[in-house]
Amino acid sequence: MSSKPADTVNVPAMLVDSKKNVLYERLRFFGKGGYAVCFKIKDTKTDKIFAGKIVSKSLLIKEHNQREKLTQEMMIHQTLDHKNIVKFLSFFEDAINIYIVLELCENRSMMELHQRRRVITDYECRFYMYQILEGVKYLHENNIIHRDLKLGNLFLNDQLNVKIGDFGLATRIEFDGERKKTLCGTPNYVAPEVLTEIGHSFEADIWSIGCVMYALLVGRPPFETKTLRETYRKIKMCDYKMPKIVCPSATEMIIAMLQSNPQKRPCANKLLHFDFIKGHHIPSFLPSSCLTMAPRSH
Ligand SMILES: COc1cc(C(=O)NC2CCN(C)CC2)ccc1Nc1cc2c(cn1)c(C)nn2-c1cc(Cl)cc(CCC(N)=O)c1
Repeated sequence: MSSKPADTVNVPAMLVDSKKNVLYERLRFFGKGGYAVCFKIKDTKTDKIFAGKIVSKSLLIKEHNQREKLTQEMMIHQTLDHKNIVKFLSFFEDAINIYIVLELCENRSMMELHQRRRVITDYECRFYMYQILEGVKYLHENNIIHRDLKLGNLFLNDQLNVKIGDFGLATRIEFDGERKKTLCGTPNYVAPEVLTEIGHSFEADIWSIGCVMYALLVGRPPFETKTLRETYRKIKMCDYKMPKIVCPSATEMIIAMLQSNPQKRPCANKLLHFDFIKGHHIPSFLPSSCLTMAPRSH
């Protein structure tokens, strides 16, 4: 068990939002992410269930810009309202922690789906990619770059609908053409222009979605190697292989997203009109058996 900061968070059995006069019961532990831990929490008046993300204040004091980063994450997330974005319900604090009340996603994230299934069918990939692109289209229309789109941040609710979460590395583009120069954090599917710090914008998210789609159809990420250094070298060289098992329309879409030159990558809206999405029926529903086995062929 890594002695990550999150291990030192202690969470009371009852959480009091004194401003809104809401009392939550802390239920089972869901997991941890960076400086936060996550528990199932229940509003004791309505019996509604949420995901409670909790950060210890003592950590925020010690780590220099952690408090600013958490504030930025909450300021960005609470303004968002879309069916493919995790709902930010509220936040409150007590003497020891900051509590964020988030939409519960019963089927965890696409990382767990990926670990269970390895490779999914084109039919399922269409269902997920459509929702991811709708969510990213909404973020970009609202001048938000997520900057850490990866399987673990794509949460799945009970209907297997995708909910983009974890805005810990997100940022707002303040003016047309603004290029962000720095990113403090280590995104998983990081774009070449972020690594070389020449300036990045919405196109960095498109690169990440290309890595997500590749991982879902190939069974592993495009630039995965044994060391981070080697992975970063392959990203900068755009050095990846497209296996033949991937169908032509999916290959076309992945190659378009994994363009080294950010200007050459299509925007989310254009990707929604690619043949892989537009040229076929997009399922409106997937049975939860898809978490463990492929649906019968369509
Ligand atoms: C029923 O809903 C969930 C269940 C579980 C779960 O069963 N985790 C098990 C707990 C037992 N251990 C042994 C294995 C993992 C995990 C997550 C659930 N839902 C769930 C978790 C959620 C969210 C929505 N919904 C959101 C939003 N943020 N987070 C969030 C936040 C953090 Cl800081 C860490 C994690 C854990 C990493 C992960 N991807 O699961 C998640």
